[in-house]
Amino acid sequence: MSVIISPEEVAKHNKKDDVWLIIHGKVYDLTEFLPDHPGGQKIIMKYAGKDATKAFEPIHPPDIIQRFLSPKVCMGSVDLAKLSKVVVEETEEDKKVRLARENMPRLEEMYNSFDFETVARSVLKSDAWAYYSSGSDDEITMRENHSAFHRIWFRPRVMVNVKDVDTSTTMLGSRTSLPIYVTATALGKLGHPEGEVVLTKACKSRDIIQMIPTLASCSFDEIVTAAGPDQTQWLQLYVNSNREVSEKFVRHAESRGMKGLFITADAPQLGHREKDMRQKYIQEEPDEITRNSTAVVRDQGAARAISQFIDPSLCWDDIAWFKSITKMPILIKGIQTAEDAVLAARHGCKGVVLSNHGGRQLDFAPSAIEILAEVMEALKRENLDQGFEVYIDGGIRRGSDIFKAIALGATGVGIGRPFLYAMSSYGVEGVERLMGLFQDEFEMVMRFMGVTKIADIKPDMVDIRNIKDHFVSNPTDYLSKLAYEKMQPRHNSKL
Ligand SMILES: Cc1cc2c(cc1C)[n+](S(=O)(=O)[O-])c1c(=O)[nH]c(=O)nc-1n2C[C@H](O)[C@H](O)[C@H](O)COP(=O)(O)O
Repeated sequence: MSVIISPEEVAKHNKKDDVWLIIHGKVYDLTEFLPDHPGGQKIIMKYAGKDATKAFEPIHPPDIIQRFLSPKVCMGSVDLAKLSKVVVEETEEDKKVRLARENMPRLEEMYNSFDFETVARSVLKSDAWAYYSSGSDDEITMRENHSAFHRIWFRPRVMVNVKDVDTSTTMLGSRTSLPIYVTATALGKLGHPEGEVVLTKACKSRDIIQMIPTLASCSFDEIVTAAGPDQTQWLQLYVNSNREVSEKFVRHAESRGMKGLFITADAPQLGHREKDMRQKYIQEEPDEITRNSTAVVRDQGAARAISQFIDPSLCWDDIAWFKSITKMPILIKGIQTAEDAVLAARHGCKGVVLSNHGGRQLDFAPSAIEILAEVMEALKRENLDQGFEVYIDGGIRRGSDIFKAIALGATGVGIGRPFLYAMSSYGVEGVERLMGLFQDEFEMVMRFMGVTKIADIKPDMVDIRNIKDHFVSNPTDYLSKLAYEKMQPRHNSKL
């Protein structure tokens, strides 16, 4: 029976040399851990002697304390009856977010993915918005991901009976209603208290495939358990430097019915996402940054803080080992050249995701849609295209974007931020509505293009002669400009 501790007793331990926190009803002595906390000391001291559950949940997988700290840090359980009476004052930001939520548009007024982005920007706390919306460095690739689609024009055919259009398809042998999937995006609870389970529920009702992220806020089992009996889910894997941890996770994922293993290859470390990093500095006192800068890398945002485990030594030789520990089809996520797509096929992978991680990794990496045609040509040249599935993600915001990708040879497309924004603003209903909008837009484009089923969508339906002309002036993308925002540093430094 664990010791019951009153909130008053916990409140006494609020010094740097004696710091206790309450998380999920448990009391933890984090005095020793304080200087090594990747997220810095200030955030822990902000909640010293108090209940830190609300701040802890979105950033940390639920079992992270048990996985990384000694059981000795747990002093017992807090007296919940007394805890509920502790009044937590509303901060300025809490008030701003609450008012934005109370005044946000009705769900029916959301007509496209950018509408959700605009609402999410107003209702998300600044650390969540920074984390979701940031790209790396100058965010050129992040913007290029969507604007590259503007350099592809349609060649519509008419006088075709398009009364009945079928948007369904098969991805890795699983039927699905639309050639899209919800791609892996970490830390779902930054945007919604239920986290990735919200996406699971919407995927279930709309018959869309979900890729479960390694860095989910919800536990893997929570997400899988929330799925329906025949709902298709895939696992996105960040390979752990401790390969036993990865092996255990992969075997468990297979036993829970995952239908695909997507190994992320474009993140040997997480990118330089300055909006996210600024959030970190805001929480740090300058002296702590200088004093401890050697102990823990300080210029990191949320994701970087919890992604130190990612193995930068991952290489093609590892594919044989992965094939020895699982029967799941293996795909490499984050392929950015035709040469690497050919290597993935040669190493026995089932497919690839052409992706630059939503522009969050290497700035000036090409957009996936731009390299798709050359990848398909290279695979065909080497006779490696049969039974090898190529997906793309990055900047897909319209049904027309989905059509262009399918026309150039993609089996399906991954969509990230739009579903995060829909989840953060309107929960399950929001994600379901956005899935419905993508379905309607895609179906409409099929009709206008004179095709009634996915198999009939061909490369000669698009004109990609300008695809490489990066500096051709794109039509101004007012919708995304409305949603896009350069994060203003909130502190008064001369940044
Ligand atoms: C927006 C976003 C993307 C992340 C993502 C988190 C966010 C908030 N995270 S990250 O923290 O490590 O960068 C992941 C991740 O866990 N694993 C991964 O493979 N890709 C991650 N991605 C990349 C994602 O899977 C897609 O490649 C990208 O989102 C597609 O671009 P759009 O957002 O424009 O659709």
